[in-house]
Amino acid sequence: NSPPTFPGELPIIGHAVQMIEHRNAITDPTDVGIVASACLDKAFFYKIGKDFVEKGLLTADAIIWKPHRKLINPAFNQQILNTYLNEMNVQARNLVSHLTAMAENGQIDTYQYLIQYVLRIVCRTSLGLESKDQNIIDTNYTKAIQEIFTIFCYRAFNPWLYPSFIYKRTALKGKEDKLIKELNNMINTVIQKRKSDLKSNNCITNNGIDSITGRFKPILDLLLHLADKEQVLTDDEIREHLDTIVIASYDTTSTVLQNILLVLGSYPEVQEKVYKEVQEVFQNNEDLNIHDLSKLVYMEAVIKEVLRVYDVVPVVARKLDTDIVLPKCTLKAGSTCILSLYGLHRHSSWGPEVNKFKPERWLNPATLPTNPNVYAAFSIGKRNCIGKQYAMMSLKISLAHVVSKFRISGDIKNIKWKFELVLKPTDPALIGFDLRS
Ligand code: HEM
Repeated sequence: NSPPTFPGELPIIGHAVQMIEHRNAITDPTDVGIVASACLDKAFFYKIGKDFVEKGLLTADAIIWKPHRKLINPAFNQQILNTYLNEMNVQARNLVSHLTAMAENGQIDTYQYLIQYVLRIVCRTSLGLESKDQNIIDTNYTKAIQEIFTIFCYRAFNPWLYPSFIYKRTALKGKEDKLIKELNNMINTVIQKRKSDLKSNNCITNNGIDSITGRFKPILDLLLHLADKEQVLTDDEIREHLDTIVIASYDTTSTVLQNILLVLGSYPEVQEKVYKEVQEVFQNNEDLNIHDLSKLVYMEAVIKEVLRVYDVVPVVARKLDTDIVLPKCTLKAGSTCILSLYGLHRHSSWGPEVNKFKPERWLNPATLPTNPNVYAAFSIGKRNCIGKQYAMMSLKISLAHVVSKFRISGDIKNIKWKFELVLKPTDPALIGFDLRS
């Protein structure tokens, strides 16, 4: 009746970690469903980023997370997301222009550029940054956020750095502190400026649109409104939520976008189907409107299948406060449980072609597994991804613009993967963009 333990511990270090906390790994959809809904606290290693974002949704303890998730949910409702459509179209057109210039000399490594592209969208829609702030996003902010994320990854995979009394004596902690100060200064300046703009302009929100500028209201405005009218969020909490949204979105979305481009390059027949659908939806328009998004049925199937086969978040982990009784074993209170999303995506209920990239499976619900928990690209249960619809919308708009302009080439089949909290290619993944006539 013992639960399966997480494989791959290193000699000595692995046992040292086991002495701190016992870890289990589950891949069965029923088990994962039970743990995801019964245990809302995250595992100890999520605390690695606590000096930066302790109370952000991704890492907060359940007691803080519950009321905050309820407060922030409305910022991600469809009506608000619809107001971002124009900005996403504008940025996607910019992406096409940049790719046109960059791709003249053959296949390119798009990764860094896609990160910058995704950060621009998320900085505009969540922080309200505008084109005059472009330089700050493209240089200082992108650099600092990537550096701090690299430090968190390094610490996550080097357990001897977990104890704070050791970590705070390292040069790495010194670097982390410096970056946190830099990032906090940038975001605090944005928050204070927006606060005073809102006060002096006395802006009124109408369906998420700013009454003065006619532009969408960024997530920051909703958080400031909650702080002002309902007195529920401090400036520090607002900053931590904004930082979390940026951290949770940029590496995931840019890696997924890169994976989809590589898949389209590897399966020309899939690319042609996406292209045909996009042509029908665009007609002669320059941009997509909100109704167009729901017409991109085949593209949505491709995105979902890429997220299934090429998992970007292969595992999530929870802390167990009480014993959890599963059908075949009991997980002990105090242990850590790894929920393998990668394992779910390879569960036998996907059928004999589970390992095959097959977007068509999403077009006929009868061919999909009956247990909805086997698809968990955005995790499952109450602590799932708050930005799921945002991500789907931004991916669809980006792809529609890119696919309609270019014939894409690439090869995902020979990519080797590394796990840096997000699963991504080990070496630069080259992608070609040939302008369609
Ligand atoms: C395709 C892109 C994305 C994927 C695959 C993805 C996946 C996930 C997963 C698996 C989790 C659960 C993490 C865990 O429990 O450890 C999560 C949480 C989260 N994601 Fe995403 N995400 C994506 C894009 C985004 C975007 C665009 C945003 C915001 C604009 C976002 C914001 C968040 C936040 C705030 C959480 C924490 C939610 C909570 O605990 O309440 N994500 N995401």
